[in-house]
Amino acid sequence: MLRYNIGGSACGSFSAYGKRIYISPSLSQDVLGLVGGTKGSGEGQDGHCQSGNAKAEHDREERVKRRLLQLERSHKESMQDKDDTILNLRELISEHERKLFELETNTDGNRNAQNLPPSASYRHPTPTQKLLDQIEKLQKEKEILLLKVAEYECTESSSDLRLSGDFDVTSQMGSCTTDTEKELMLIKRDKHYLDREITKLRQENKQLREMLVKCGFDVSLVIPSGQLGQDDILKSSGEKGFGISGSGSSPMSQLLSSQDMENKVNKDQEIAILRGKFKKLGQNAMVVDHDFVDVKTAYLALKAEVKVITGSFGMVIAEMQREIQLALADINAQNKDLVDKYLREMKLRKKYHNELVDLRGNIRVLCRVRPPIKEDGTEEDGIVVTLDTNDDSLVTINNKGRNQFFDVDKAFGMNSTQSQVFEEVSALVRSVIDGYNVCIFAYGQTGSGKTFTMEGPRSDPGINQRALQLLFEETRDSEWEYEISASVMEIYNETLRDLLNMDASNKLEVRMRSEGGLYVPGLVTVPVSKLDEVNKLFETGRKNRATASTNMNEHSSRSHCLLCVTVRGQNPTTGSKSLGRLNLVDLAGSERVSKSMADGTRLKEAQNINKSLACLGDVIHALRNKHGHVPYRNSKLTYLLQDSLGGDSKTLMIVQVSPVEKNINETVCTLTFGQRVRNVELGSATKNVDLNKSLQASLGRQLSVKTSFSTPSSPSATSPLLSPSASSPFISSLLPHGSPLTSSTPQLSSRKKTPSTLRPPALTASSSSPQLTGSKKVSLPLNKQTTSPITPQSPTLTSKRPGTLSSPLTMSPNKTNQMHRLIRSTVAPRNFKHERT
Ligand SMILES: Nc1ncnc2c1ncn2[C@@H]1O[C@H](COP(=O)(O)OP(=O)(O)OP(=O)(O)O)[C@@H](O)[C@H]1O
Repeated sequence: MLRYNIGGSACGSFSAYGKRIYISPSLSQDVLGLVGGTKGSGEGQDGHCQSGNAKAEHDREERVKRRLLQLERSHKESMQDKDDTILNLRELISEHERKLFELETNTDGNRNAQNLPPSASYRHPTPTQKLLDQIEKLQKEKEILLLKVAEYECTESSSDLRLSGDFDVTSQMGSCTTDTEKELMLIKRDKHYLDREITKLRQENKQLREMLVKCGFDVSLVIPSGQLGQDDILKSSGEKGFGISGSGSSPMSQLLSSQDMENKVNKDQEIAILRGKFKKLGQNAMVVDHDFVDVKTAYLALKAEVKVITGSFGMVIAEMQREIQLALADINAQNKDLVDKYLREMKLRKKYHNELVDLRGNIRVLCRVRPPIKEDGTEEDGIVVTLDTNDDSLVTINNKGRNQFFDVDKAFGMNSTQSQVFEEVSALVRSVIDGYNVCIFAYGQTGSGKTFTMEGPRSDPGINQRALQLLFEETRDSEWEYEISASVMEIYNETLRDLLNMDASNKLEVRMRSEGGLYVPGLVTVPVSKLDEVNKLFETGRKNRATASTNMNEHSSRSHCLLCVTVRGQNPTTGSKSLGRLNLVDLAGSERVSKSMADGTRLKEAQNINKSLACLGDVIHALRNKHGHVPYRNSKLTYLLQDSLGGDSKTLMIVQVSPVEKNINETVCTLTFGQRVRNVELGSATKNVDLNKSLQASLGRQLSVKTSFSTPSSPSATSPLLSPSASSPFISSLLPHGSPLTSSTPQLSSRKKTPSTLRPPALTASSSSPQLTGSKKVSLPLNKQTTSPITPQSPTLTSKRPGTLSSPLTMSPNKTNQMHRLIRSTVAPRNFKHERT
């Protein structure tokens, strides 16, 4: 049988001599196409070649198929013939036996006399019996052989099935080789099998001949002399001596000889067929061998091609990688450029924002995230507050998987140092020397690091000590003469206490002067000129401050602490004076009583702290929404901070937050409060500088020339601001006795609650002036007694604050410039800066 599907998907197969040989599709394609064609010689040509080869191959296979079918048929026939022959032989032999018996009976009369049954003679193994036994044995062997052939066919077909399948080019080639090798092996096995068959048949034949010889047949009659060996003839003539050899003239021998002849012819035919088969198989094996070599060559060529392609792919890939790297480098450079531009823009934006903050008088808000502490527990991955590395004004809180963003003016991370934080506020501190009022306060939940940032440990001091040190350094070598003094107080359970004088009888009260301004009678104010004195002062304050250990903080501040620093300057040459005040406030931390488990005294403290912080929130809310009434008086804290929160002050708040998840609610509240505070507009702060009279007169004269003034009304007229001017009894109480700036000194502008008509005329450079943008307004209060043409009735230059009554101030640019140059050269202290921080 031959089954071959050219170009089809089924695997080709042919069966030879009862065994099926499969050719895998890949092999069939390779044998019929690839081997015959030249790879890469073009589709059409290749296809044509392949189809030509396939046709030839097909024809050849068809021929093989036909021949094999013939072979198979003839084999079957020969087997059938063989069986028939054996049957005939048996019959012949039994006939012969019978005749032999009869002959024996005739010859031996005793046998009849003894009346022995003929079968008795069969009891003894006679040669005929042996012959029959052998024939039977051969028959059995043949059956076993046929069974084995059938088994073999089964194994063949299952292994063929395994061989079918699709592979890639390389594996196809590999499988082609394997298939071809397998086929070759099968063919060889077939050949071997056929060889054995032929040998067996020969043996059978020989045995049959021997049997015939033994039975007394003339072998030469049935076997051509050419095929009969000399031994056979000798044997046949020598054995038994039946004497039927020779001419075979007896009728039985004639009958046998015709049958034998027929058998012999059949056998010969069979052998010839088998020989033909064998030859054909040999030829097939050669063809397959040849094909195998071709396939192997093609396979090797393809392998080499694949290698070349892989190599060229490698080169292409390397080239592409290089190009990608170049593109990436290009993109990175562009990105860097963009990031640089972005950072530049951010800087610029910040600068403009700061200017806007100055113009609006917004409270600036910084944020500091403290590192985790032991009170936070051991939550390793509980850090929820992160900062943006590219934008230092963004705080992100991961609130249960959702990010919340908060804008601040600048954020400091967990690793920020005290000096980095101070660096950010140092410009503000410096402006105190220029006569500004500055308030820096730390806000946040208990244990969030307020005291650390404001006070700090002795080894790494915070803003308080660094601010005083900076003031000392900045004022030391100035042409101006400065006096710096400090007082420290706390608000504990809504009671104001002097931390430098803990005399129980010394009860402090905040008082309001009739003309406006707050003061604290009896508060100790200590002049300081060097760091040692400051440290002593802080030590006393620290010792006297109310602290206690709570669940949230081992050394929790139970009070709001205020360090008030006053800087008074005087220019000995011009007689000009300045007064700046720096309020450094370490607020007590808000706390959830449920968390801090406070009770008794601690509970009372917590309630008072929370109440005053709530009042602070109300004040911020009112200021932010520009309410007519701001509830400063609801707590001692807001009453004292009135000046800083709603007055003529540069105010900065540091919101302190804990980084860990367990404090997330407090952190969100703190940052939300910080955002609200950030939106409060206080208006531009003004300097408190007092020019001497002659200078005022000179300035007045210059300004009077062809100048018409507008009078910006001041919010101070309606706002109960606490001015740090010497006119404020509160401030005067901070000053050492006999200070040139006494409460009776009307030179420093007290713009609070003073009707504009009664207010001493103040000279204010408009912020619209090109030289003085942002907070470059200078308030120059003039003495009432001055002969300046700027009288109370005349238009007054004063701080331009939102909501003030104003009349347009017009001044020729030249005059304005002249005036500002004059102000800067004569009035401005050494550190006068046009930019705020
Ligand atoms: N930036 C920081 N670096 C190192 N440790 C810090 C930092 N900030 C705070 N801490 C530590 O955290 C703890 C709590 O800080 P601190 O006492 O300043 O908090 P607080 O906000 O003032 O608390 P309270 O309101 O209860 O007084 C202290 O042990 C302090 O040393």
